[in-house]
Parts: sequence; structure tokens; C-alpha cells
Amino acid sequence: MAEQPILSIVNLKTHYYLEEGVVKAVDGVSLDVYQGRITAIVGGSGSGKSVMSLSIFNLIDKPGKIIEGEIWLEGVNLRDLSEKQLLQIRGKEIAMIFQEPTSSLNPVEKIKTHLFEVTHTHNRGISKKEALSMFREVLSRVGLQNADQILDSYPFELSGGMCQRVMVAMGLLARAKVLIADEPTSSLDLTTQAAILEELVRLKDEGMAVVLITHDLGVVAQMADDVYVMKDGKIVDSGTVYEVFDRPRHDYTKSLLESIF
Ligand SMILES: Nc1ncnc2c1ncn2[C@@H]1O[C@H](COP(=O)(O)OP(=O)(O)OP(=O)(O)O)[C@@H](O)[C@H]1O
Repeated sequence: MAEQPILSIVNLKTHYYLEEGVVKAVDGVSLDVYQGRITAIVGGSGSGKSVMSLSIFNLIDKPGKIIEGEIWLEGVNLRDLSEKQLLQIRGKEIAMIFQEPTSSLNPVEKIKTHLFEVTHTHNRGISKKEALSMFREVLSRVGLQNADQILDSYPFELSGGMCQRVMVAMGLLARAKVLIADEPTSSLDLTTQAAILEELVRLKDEGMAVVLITHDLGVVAQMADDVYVMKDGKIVDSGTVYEVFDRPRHDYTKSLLESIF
């Protein structure tokens, strides 16, 4: 691919230091993510997918530690940034939807405050009324119809699925360049799952780089452009979705594929 990746992870290692020993949750992962493409990261439970995505945002708590690696976003190594600089990137340059949406939103701020915060950078000078009408439109795009009530709610007053959709809306408003979605549909009913996946495809079509972390190979087959297969903290297979599905190189990928076809 001639184009430069927007996000490039090089030899990332995140380990957990437990009394029983060291868990090498992410153990030398390298991957490239491109604009206008959906990059899927697949792997079974415990393969390191979530720790990898949390590492991008430096959200690893003790006893975990990022011990090595580079995380390049448009020529800047995020590992060289201060916590304050990273805050500017989190949710704005790189939007995120995590498995535990309620814990990713600020519990003491209403939803509209979350939305105002991400909108601010791109829309200086717009009136409150204009902002609210933009929020209603974006919330309806992610399948949340009763917008006014949602805007006035705190995260704990919404279901997990609604919070996930709020996070997609935040990514849209922030005009983030990269969206990392960790099992974005795990707590949703089938209709809402389909709506969120459709929205991810639309974002990709608008030029966003979408990273989709999932154990659902059916979803990967349907939506992804590029695929990385993770096992025990390592990437064991990678390529375009056609390459990985037609010519899996690793026995683990073969067994994953056999489990769905
Ligand atoms: N806070 C923690 N303390 C100790 N070990 C951890 C911690 N968080 C993750 N790990 C370990 O890191 C490894 C990778 O976990 P991770 O959550 O990234 O897997 P995953 O691929 O996202 O799985 P799932 O699909 O179930 O979410 C696992 O062995 C897990 O036990």
C-alpha cells in the first residue's frame, strides 16, 4: 500500500507484574492502520486485544506497564507525550469506544457536557443553540432518538449500549481521524448492533481510520479491510481480509475460521 499509515504501532510490549509471575499481555505487537479502512484485530479471550488498545492511550494501571515500543500518530510518537498532551489526543484525534462504556465517560458530567467538550476544538464561536441542534442530529445518526432527554442525563442513567452510542457520537463530533472500537456492539441488541456497524462503515467511507477489536469473525468478514490475528500477546497472522480468510498462515487462524464456517 503506497499510502502512509495514520497510526503505526511498532514492537509494543505491555506486561503485568503479578506475584505469580509476568503476564506478557502484549508482547511485541506491530501494526499499521490506514485512513478510509477498517482494521480488525481478532483473537480469543485473553489474547491481549484490550490491553493493546488501552496502551495506545497510556491507560495501563499497575501492576501493568508499557515496557517498550512506539505508537506513531501522524509522525508523533505518543509515548513521548506528557499526560496533558495525551489528553488532547484522547477522544479528539483518536476516538474510542470501550467495552465498559460507563467507566469511560465522566460520571459527574451530563452527556451534553461530554459532547460540548469534544465539539469545542472544531467549532469555536457556534452558539449553544446551534451546538444542541448538531448534537440532536448526531445522536439520531447513532440511533438515539430521544435526544433531549439523553443530553440531560448522566452516564449512569443510561444503559451500557446507550453509552456506547454516545461514544460513537463523540467520535463523530470530534471529527477524530482514528476510531478505536473495542467490542463496540457487545452489550447491544441485534438491531442496534447492525446500526452501529453500519455507522462504522459510514465513518470509514468518510475517510476515518477505524480499528475494530472483536472476537466475531463473522463481523470481520463482513466489514474489515485489513485483519490482524492476535494470540498470547502476539500478532500471528495479518493481511487484507481476503488474504487472511483465503490463505490463513497460522494454525490458530485456521482454527478460528473453522469455528465459524
Ligand atoms: N489489570 C490486569 N492485571 C493483570 N493481568 C491483566 C490485567 N488486564 C489484563 N491482564 C491480562 O492480560 C492478558 C490480555 O488481556 P486482554 O483483556 O487484553 O485480552 P482480550 O484479548 O481483550 O480478551 P477479551 O476478548 O476477553 O476482552 C490476559 O492474560 C489478562 O489476564
